[in-house]
Amino acid sequence: MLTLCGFSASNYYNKVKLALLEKGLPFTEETAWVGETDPSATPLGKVPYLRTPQGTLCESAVMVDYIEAAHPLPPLLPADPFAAAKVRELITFLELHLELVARNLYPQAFFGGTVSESTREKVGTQLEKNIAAFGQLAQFSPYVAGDSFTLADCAAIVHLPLISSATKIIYGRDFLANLPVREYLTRMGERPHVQRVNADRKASTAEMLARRPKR
Ligand SMILES: N[C@@H](CCC(=O)N[C@@H](CS)C(=O)NCC(=O)O)C(=O)O
Repeated sequence: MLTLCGFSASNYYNKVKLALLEKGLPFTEETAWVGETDPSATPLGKVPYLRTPQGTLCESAVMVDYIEAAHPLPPLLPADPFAAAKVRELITFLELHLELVARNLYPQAFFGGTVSESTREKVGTQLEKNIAAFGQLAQFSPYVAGDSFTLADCAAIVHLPLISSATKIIYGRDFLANLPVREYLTRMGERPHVQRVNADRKASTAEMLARRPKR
């Protein structure tokens, strides 16, 4: 049995959770808030991490690769090596060039902190450029990598809403507005497993905010 550790407010946790749900794999969830993680499983203290019968794994990209290799059906990666690489390209692009850059805005956008003017400017410039480039790779037809649901959707469904919200809050404008992201997310939101992940995310976010010390 697999155990997914972390919490359902985390986008990286939800990427792996959605992959497990879409695979139809049995798994349990173990709540581990930041600061309360198992250091032997996640040396940087990040979530998610995965307990498998053979040991633990950290890094969500590694986890979904392991899940795909250990449980190939139903596939969440194309069989063709090039098509599979294109799916991984989208995920890497989304995480390295969009989510990790937008993450610099989260302290102010979501957690009541502040972001310096120079960070605001630098991140805005980078996101403009990187989102335009992402638009050249993403298909949204109807799935982000083309005609089938893949691991790239597990990533896009959890990361894109955060990038939209953060840019709306910080710059007063959704930087993803020129891409068909809203329609895509509405379409994906019809999937029962996406609905489950979103419902769990809302409950976990409320719990996470309630746990924060009052400012
Ligand atoms: N590259 C990591 C990123 C995971 C990550 O950044 N998780 C956040 C929660 S969404 C976290 O644990 N943040 C706490 C920290 O970085 O100390 C992965 O793909 O698993």
